[in-house]
Amino acid sequence: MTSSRNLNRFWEWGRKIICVGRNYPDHAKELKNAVPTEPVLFLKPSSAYVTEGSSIMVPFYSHNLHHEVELGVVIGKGGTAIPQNAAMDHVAGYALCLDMTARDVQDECKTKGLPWTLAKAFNTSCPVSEFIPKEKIADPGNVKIWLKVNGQLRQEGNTSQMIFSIPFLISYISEIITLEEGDLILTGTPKGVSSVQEHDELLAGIEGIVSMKFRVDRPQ
Ligand SMILES: O=C(O)/C=C/C(=O)CC(=O)C(=O)O
Ligand SMILES: [Mg+2]
Repeated sequence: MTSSRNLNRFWEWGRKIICVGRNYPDHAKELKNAVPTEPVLFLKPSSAYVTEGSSIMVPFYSHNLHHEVELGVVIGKGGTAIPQNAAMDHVAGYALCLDMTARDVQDECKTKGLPWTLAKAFNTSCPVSEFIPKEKIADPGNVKIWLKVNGQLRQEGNTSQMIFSIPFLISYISEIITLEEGDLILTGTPKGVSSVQEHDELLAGIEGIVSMKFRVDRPQ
């Protein structure tokens, strides 16, 4: 059966955003976390999406909002317990994503043993680029992602540094959470995360493929 909805606007589907944390050893180390032996997972709601032309809003309860640039994988065919060797058949394409994180709130949640929802799942916490069809990225396990704040390079990494590969993540996640068409998987961030302020301009890209620009604002 063909879908009536357009995957080019996957953010309008209201599907799950599944995030992988600590998937780059250099980022795990910069936040003084152990390098994981199993994927660390958390979720964002679809209300977290924001696309170019709209601003990233600093949550009113945070004073330390961080950028995390990440490669996003857009699911084209759903499934449960997808074997690794079939995982890439379930990918429709990609998007460059930011996992905006209220780091002060996350630190507090970690200290208190509470979930990261307030730190990771607030409105506008998931800026995304245009949809990138699968054929445009020959090897998603070897692309350079980068992010600048006000013209200054803050993050630069290669997806080859990921601890858990995209096929492994699709297989691992789908055993626990059934994947559906239109879902997005954020695959983790490389080192260099840092604070952003109201009026900052964030420019991020996948080398040779896409770039996107967002402004940071604070609710009045
Ligand atoms: O454990 C921490 O202090 C922070 C972890 C994250 O925010 C994980 C990510 O979202 C990531 O690595 O991309
Ligand atoms: Mg992240």
